[in-house]
Order: sequence, then structure tokens, then C-alpha cells
Amino acid sequence: MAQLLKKVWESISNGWTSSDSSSDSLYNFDYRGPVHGSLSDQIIICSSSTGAFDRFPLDIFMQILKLLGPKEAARLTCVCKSWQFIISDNMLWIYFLQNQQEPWDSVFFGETNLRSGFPLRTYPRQMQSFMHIYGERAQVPGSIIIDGGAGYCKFGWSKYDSPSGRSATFVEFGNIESPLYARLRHFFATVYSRMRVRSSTQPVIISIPISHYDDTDADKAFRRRLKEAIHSALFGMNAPAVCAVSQATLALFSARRTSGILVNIGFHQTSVVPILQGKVMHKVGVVSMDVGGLKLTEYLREQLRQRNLHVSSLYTVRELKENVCYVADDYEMELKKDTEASYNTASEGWFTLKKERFQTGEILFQPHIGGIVYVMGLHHAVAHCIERCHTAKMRTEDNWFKTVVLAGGTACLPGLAERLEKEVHDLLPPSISNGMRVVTCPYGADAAWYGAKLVSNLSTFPNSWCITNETQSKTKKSPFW
Ligand SMILES: Nc1ncnc2c1ncn2[C@@H]1O[C@H](COP(=O)(O)OP(=O)(O)OP(=O)(O)O)[C@@H](O)[C@H]1O
Repeated sequence: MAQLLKKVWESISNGWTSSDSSSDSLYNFDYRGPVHGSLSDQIIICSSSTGAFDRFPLDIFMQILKLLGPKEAARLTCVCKSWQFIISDNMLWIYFLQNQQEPWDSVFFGETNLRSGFPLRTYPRQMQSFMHIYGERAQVPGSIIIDGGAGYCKFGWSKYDSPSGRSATFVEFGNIESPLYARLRHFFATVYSRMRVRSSTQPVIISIPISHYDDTDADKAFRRRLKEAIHSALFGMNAPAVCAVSQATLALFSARRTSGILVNIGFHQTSVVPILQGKVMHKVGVVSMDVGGLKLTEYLREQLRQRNLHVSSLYTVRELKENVCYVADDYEMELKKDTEASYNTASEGWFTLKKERFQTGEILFQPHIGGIVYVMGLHHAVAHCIERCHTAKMRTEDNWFKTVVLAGGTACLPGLAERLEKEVHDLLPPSISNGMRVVTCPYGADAAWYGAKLVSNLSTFPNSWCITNETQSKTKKSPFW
């Protein structure tokens, strides 16, 4: 300890001689919203002594605590009331949380918006202290996250940086004709075996695919049945706790939002999903189009074939699409430009693409150029959804539906967000479109997985988000749906 103090003292003295010594420079936080007010204000009120440390300026004392780390700092709260008061300062624990593996913005978003589970409640002021939150988060068990996309399944540990496995999805969750329970059980068993983990050891968080989204009785019944089948399959495998949340909601969470319009461009389909406070607004209407990543890949292959460019594998075409294609800001103008670019693929060498680079993504806006008929363009679907949200006026006090979040692998196409925003503004009257913006979720195809990770690392997880075998009978009507 003496050594450490010496080191700290030296480093701080050096800092004073070489740079500006404003006390703020010791705090490199972005956060400026203390829950208890600033510590220096409060320390004046706190009259009791910190013993020999009375001689230390407060910022040095805090620097020592930062160097000691969260475990030691927590222990020191037992020394006396003054120390406890100083150590429990939110800024110190925000500093510790900022130095965790998870981005601080996501931690803050999650702890202020998602702690309660459904129905969501925001904690602007009366939330727990960050010391308490830090302690709770440290005790949250690791969970298994399974995002079973229509094309690719992503799974892995909540404490890891990214999904540990991706595989082509071999179960269609949405197929009502087949014995759902058996298929789900097989699917979960395969994921557990790939992860080499026993199903009975960890809570599990599952993304529910966007399917049967209408507000009809039949679709509601299907969604209920699917939820029940997921729970029974997992509890039948002795999972200790299960959390099942819509894929669209999880993707929206990963973009650090609880409300907005989530546009998921998936493998087979594109879905436009209005979400208010984490809840899918089936009543307003989810719009879905049969254009997804696979159609884009197939269309690019067709264009290359027309230019007598032979590509043996669809994987190579996909590689070209993911690395060379983009969405034009103005399609007609782009046709007049020289857009040629070459790319060296992993298994089939060099290819030079021309207008295919932007024509591929154009089928999202003009499906007919790819031979897809009776399907509306993405901008029309989004504008339609915004209009419906505007008309429904569920919450007149804000424009929750004016943030459009793009998720899914195809959402990574450069230029897509800008083009969509422009087209939607052109379609809607300014009174509705004013303030509308389109943002891209930073996680692309893994958006739902990261949303699940955010939830499963919350200080209140699993209690406020999961159900157990014992509690499942009480959740006949879950608000997650
Ligand atoms: N950087 C990229 N640019 C363009 N397309 C991409 C990129 N990365 C992935 N994709 C495409 O995204 C598609 C897969 O998307 P994703 O993994 O989101 O679908 P999914 O989760 O299986 O489907 P769904 O969301 O419908 O359940 C593939 O066609 C893939 O080629």
C-alpha cells in the first residue's frame, strides 16, 4: 500500500508540474449526470474525518481508489462512514464500469432502460447507485445466447465479445405444420452440443424470429404456441431460466433504443417492425417483404452470368456482394458513372464488377429490376409504417417512430441508410417526416445477438427477464409478444 501511495503521489506530482492541474483532468468520464450530485459538493457536508487521509486532496484519494480497483475499493467501504461515503461516489464506479469489456454507452443504456424487464421502466433519477449496480453485474451468471436467424444461427456466451459460433440454420421456427417441440428440442440440443455445455447449467436467452406478425387471432395463437414450445423444449432439457424476446426488439436494444422502427433485412425477408418501449406494435402493423440477403446474392450471380462472368460457388458471389456492392444515392445518376472495381476472392481469384455493384442493392428499392413482382420497395414499406404510427398516435408526446434502425447482414451495405432516409423524406409530407432519421445498427447480422448480450449482462438478470420452470405457468400472457 505504501509503495502504491508513493507511486500515485509521484505520478500526480509529475502531472501537476507538466500540465494543467484542474481536478477535472483526473476524471476522464463522458458521463455528466450524477445521481447524487458532485462528490466535492457533498464532501463539504460530510464532516467526519478520513483519518490520516485528511491531508490528501480528494482527487488524489480518488486516483488511489481507481488504481486499487473495484474489489479493493469495495472492501475499503468498511473502514468508516467517511470512506464509505467517498467510495460510493457514482463517478468512481462509472469509471470502473467504463473499464469493463462492454461499451459504457450500452451499460448505461441497459441499466437506465432495461433493468425492470417487461414492461420497461426508465430510471432517470431514482436508480440504484453505480456501486450497487457494479456489484450486481459482477455476480450475474454467464448465459447462453441463441439467435436462430432464418439463414444463420448465431450462438455464444454472454460474457464473450462476439458469438462463438455461427451455423446455417437447420430449423425453421416458423413452420407451423411440423412438430414444433421436437424440432426446437433438436435445434437447442445441437447448439448446446456445439458449445460443449450442459443445458442445466446456465440461463438461456433466445431470440424469437419475426414471423406470424399480424394482429389476427391465428397469428396471435401461433406466437403463443411458439413461445410455449420454446419454454417446454428448454425446460424439458432442464434449463434453469429462459428469456425469450423478439429478434426485432433485441436488435433495437443493440442500437441502444427501446422505441423506433426496426428494419431487419434478413436472409429471406425484410421486415419493418414498429416497436414501442420494447414491445412489437402488432396493432400498428409489421410489414414484411420477400426480399432478403439471399435474393441479392442470387441477383448478383445472374448479373455476372449475363456478362459471361462465371462464378462457381454462391459463397464467392456472396463474398463479392459483401465486399464490393453498395447502394447508390441516386440510381439514375449512378448509371452514368464509371463504377468499376475489382476484388480478389478467397477461392476464385479476381473479379471486376461494374454497375452490378449498385444494381444488386437497388432491388431493395426497386424489386422489379430483379424480377421480383408484387413486392413494395423498402422506402414505401418504411413510409407506410411511419404513417400508420403517426395515425395511431399511441404516444402523442414524442416522435418515437421517427428513428428507423437498420439491422441484419444486408443493412451493412454502404449507402443504404442515407438512400433510405432520402427516399422516405421524399415520400412523406414534412409534417410527418420532419425529424425522421435512419441509423444503422453497428452489429449488422449479429444485432439481435448483441441485444441479447446487453440484456443478459444487466444487473437484474436473470430475475427480471427470465422465467423458470416454476414460474412459467403464471406467464400465460407474456408482454414480450
Ligand atoms: N457486409 C455485408 N454486406 C452485405 N450483405 C451482408 C453483409 N454481411 C452479411 N450480409 C448478408 O446478410 C445475409 C444474412 O443476414 P442475417 O444473418 O442477418 O440473416 P438471418 O439472421 O439468418 O435471417 P433473419 O434475420 O431473416 O432471421 C446474407 O445474405 C449475407 O450475405
